[in-house]
Amino acid sequence: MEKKPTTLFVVAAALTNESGAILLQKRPDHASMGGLWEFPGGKVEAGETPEVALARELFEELGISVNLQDLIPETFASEPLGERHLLLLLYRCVTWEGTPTPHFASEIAWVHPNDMAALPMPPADYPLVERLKRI
Ligand SMILES: Nc1nc2c([nH]c(=O)n2[C@@H]2O[C@H](COP(=O)(O)OP(=O)(O)OP(=O)(O)O)[C@@H](O)[C@H]2O)c(=O)[nH]1
Repeated sequence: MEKKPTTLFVVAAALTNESGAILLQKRPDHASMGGLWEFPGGKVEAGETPEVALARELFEELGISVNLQDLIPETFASEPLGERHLLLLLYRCVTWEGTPTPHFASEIAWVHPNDMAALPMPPADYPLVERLKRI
């Protein structure tokens, strides 16, 4: 019988500063996909809208507060991820309260989309970066 993958709903943010650089965080070495650079975010939990999930993740991961209306849909990725299928919604955000501080990531960095090719990222992120470069 054909296998039917479960879709994993993930939301992530392209937090963008005045220079057009975007915040990336490095996954801890012991985590799945350890050492890869990614957009902050995570899985949408039951009972959450994508925007509520992203605001929660940004507070948990970076200690920043965002208003839901400041999360602007930008692009998405739809890719196989192991036995599952990843649907990653990427939002643009230029306004937040607080200074991003890594609570789980081993490092954070502000990176221009043109410079992201030099960093190892999860496979689903490369098409996202290509689109960010064109915007
Ligand atoms: N936040 C984030 N996750 C990404 C990106 N690209 C990508 O493939 N993912 C994948 O989407 C999933 C995000 O969920 P997560 O960050 O809560 O996953 P996790 O494994 O760290 O948490 P867990 O302990 O709940 O399993 C992971 O499988 C992660 O590898 C990205 O740019 N940002």
